Amino acid sequence: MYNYKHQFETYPEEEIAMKVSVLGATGYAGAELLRILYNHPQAEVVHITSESHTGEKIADLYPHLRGCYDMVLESMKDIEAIGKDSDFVFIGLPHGHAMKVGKALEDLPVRIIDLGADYRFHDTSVYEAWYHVPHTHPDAKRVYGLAELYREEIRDAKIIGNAGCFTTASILALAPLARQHLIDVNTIIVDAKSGVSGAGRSPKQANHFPELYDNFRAYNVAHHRHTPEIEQAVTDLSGEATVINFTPHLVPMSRGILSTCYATLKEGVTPELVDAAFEKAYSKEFFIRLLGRGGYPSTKEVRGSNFCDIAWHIDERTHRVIVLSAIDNLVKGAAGQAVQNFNIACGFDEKMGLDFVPMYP
Ligand SMILES: NC(=O)C1=CN([C@@H]2O[C@H](COP(=O)(O)OP(=O)(O)OC[C@H]3O[C@@H](n4cnc5c(N)ncnc54)[C@H](OP(=O)(O)O)[C@@H]3O)[C@@H](O)[C@H]2O)C=CC1
Ligand SMILES: CC(=O)N[C@@H](CCC(=O)OP(=O)(O)O)C(=O)O
Repeated sequence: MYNYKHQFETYPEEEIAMKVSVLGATGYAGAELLRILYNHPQAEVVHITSESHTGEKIADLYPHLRGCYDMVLESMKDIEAIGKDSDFVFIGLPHGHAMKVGKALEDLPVRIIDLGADYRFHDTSVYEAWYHVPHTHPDAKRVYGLAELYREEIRDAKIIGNAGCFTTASILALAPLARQHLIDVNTIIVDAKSGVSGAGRSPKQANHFPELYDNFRAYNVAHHRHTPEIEQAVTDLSGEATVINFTPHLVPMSRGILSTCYATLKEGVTPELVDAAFEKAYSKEFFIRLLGRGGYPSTKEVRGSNFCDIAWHIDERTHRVIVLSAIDNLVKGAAGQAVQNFNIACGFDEKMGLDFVPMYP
């Protein structure tokens, strides 16, 4: 297994601290992890897996990785061997698979960062109700992997359930208001739009170019699986049981999420109190860029980066706050956040391997 990274003097092998493996490296999230990990000075990718493309080179499936990775995809059938060989295993598999991996690796010192939903819920009965599969590892020691809000818990976690893409954008938008009790949490409406890479690499009719391009539609209204994830975080932050409306939309672009979140302000809450809540929550957060009251974040301004851009507006007629947040679904919404969590869990600088400027235009 030869990782091209080691041919460069700046990354001598003996200085690389953590051996990492990527399960589901042929997915969009897995491939994005490889892109980011390539520039991470303390991570060496030792195993990459695929069941459909075992034995093939990752760069043949993702030519943008040519010259960066010469690695061959392995099966994850011998997951224990992969676990023994790794300090961290990143999982980019469809939901339902990570819990089997987590169980199999339970007694090994390896730590797990799952990009899917299996380890995101405090209460696995919520997972079972929304994902319609039994949870086979309900007693796992796990934490919710939204770095800015659960940093302390992430530091020592064995299993990190990386936050979802719509949820990252939406929870970061709502968190300062929920934590400071400035909004009635049961009036929250989240209206979010995603680029199509959020649906993964497998072709589907709705994502076929003639049906997607020049089109714009909502889906899974009132029953999208990210609804309980947002509710869980808002409940954690506000201390109040929360039920929300969440409506996702598919937009004909490859990457990016824009989440528009509405909530009624509590009586007496002024625009200045809202401004202060965002400043207090995020002024020291490198990956959160506050555009301030009246700002307009856009997906292109965060594309390819781990930034979450946030702005808010107050409608004085309705006494509602409208928060806008933009992320790249594959970076802050998946692989970038996973590496941010990895950095926290390793005690590295949180920006390590992630300190890059968005691609523009
Ligand atoms: N795309 C996104 O924006 C985001 C994705 N995620 C999460 O990341 C995970 C991966 O998503 P994404 O990369 O988009 O999905 P893709 O559909 O692009 O990739 C899925 C990956 O899972 C593997 N896989 C599929 N079915 C099986 C199976 N039965 N057994 C073993 N491996 C399987 C595929 O490998 P192969 O077919 O080669 O064997 C492939 O590597 C999901 O849990 C998703 O929810 C999270 C946040 C954002
Ligand atoms: C555009 C699109 O289809 N998006 C996916 C969400 C992205 C994803 O993979 O889900 P997680 O973030 O929970 O892992 C969906 O709506 O199901």
